[in-house]
Amino acid sequence: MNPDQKKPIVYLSARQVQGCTELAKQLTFFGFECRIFIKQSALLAAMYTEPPFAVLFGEEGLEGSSVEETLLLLQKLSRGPVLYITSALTVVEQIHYVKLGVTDFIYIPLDIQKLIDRLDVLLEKTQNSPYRVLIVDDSETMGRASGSILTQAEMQVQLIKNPLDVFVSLERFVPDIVLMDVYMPQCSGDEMAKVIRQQTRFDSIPIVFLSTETNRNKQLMARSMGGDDFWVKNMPAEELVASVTMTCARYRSLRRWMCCDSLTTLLNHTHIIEWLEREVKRSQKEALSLSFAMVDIDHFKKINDDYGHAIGDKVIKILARLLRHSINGEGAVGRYGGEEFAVVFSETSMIRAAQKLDSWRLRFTELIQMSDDIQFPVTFSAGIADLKNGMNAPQLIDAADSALYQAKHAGRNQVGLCQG
Ligand SMILES: Nc1nc2c(ncn2[C@@H]2O[C@H](COP(=O)(O)OP(=O)(O)OP(=O)(O)O)[C@@H](O)[C@H]2O)c(=O)[nH]1
Repeated sequence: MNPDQKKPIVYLSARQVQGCTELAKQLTFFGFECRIFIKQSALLAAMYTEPPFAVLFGEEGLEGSSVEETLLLLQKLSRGPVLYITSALTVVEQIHYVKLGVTDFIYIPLDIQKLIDRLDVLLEKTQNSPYRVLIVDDSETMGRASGSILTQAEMQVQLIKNPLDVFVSLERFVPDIVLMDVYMPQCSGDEMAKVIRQQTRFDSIPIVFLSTETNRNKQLMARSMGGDDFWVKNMPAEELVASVTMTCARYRSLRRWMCCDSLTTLLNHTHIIEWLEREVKRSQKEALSLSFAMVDIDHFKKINDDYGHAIGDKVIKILARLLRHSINGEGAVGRYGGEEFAVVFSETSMIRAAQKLDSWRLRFTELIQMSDDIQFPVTFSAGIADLKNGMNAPQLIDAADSALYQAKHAGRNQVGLCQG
């Protein structure tokens, strides 16, 4: 999440504040902003002035109105999902509520993690950033023609005329797709594709040739050099938009699988280390502070032993989500392995990083962890180190790991700072 990005607002509507406040507190911990409504009039007025991302609606309805009446009004006013918190319902009852505009059913007893997961899925659908298209074409007219079609389809487009500038754009613009002309004076598109494909970090960016070339053999030759497809230039606008959209969506989804851990959707071990290595280089070049933390759930083996592996997984997911939302775009979080996480604090001193991490630690202790109806506490320990002159990424990881070891040794549920 970008630091300027506003927190998604969730409205909680119920007949009584009790019960809502704890749910609101839990949702707040997970990065949502909550407003509680008891009266229908207040809820409906707020829908006009500050439309929420989602509405959570309790089965007992609101003061001064029936459930059906409020749902019908919400259906007219709400642009986002309406989640109905309810006891078990028959299929006929579910259809009744779906007709009234309910988009999701959340069953009592409330499983907060399931609710958060559901909200995350719904949120992701609304937050997909526009596709980024890099067009490489020596003809400004041709490049602009494709660019304007894609811009009108709300994509972000960068046009470069000289293929030799492509690496700067790959680094800075970070495109979802490269549309490459074939015949250019500086080098051909297929030659450039071959050079790009030498660098594995750009492997997941599709390169598509846009050309008037119709000779199948020449097309195949170009693709064998590292291009992913060959599209004809001047194809109808709607076909270009559809082709780019489908290709970008597919590669985004593949990239997620390649870079992210499947349980937590955080960066996986390889990619968080790659991120750290990039940040170490940048911080040294630009003389910036950089801190790195290792975070490890305390006595996790006992959680697995007492409540089962599935509950252990759930605790890992809860901490993952808390870390992801807390870093708030000011660094990166990855799953280092098992119940261990790595946090990169960009442009942050060790003291500032430790303050942040300690506040996350306190928040984590307040989250309700549940197995069936049993609530149990979970804590984590962390170790932080900062980048010193001449240090490399493995040395920074070792320093944070030693600080984590100290924190565990000193009694756990604390943040240890690297000494020296
Ligand atoms: N549920 C679940 N358990 C995992 C996963 N990965 C690793 N574990 C378990 O995590 C436990 C880690 O235990 P230990 O390394 O002994 O540490 P601990 O019990 O957390 O104790 P301290 O770190 O010393 O506080 C092991 O029992 C692993 O089997 C996972 O993805 N899911």
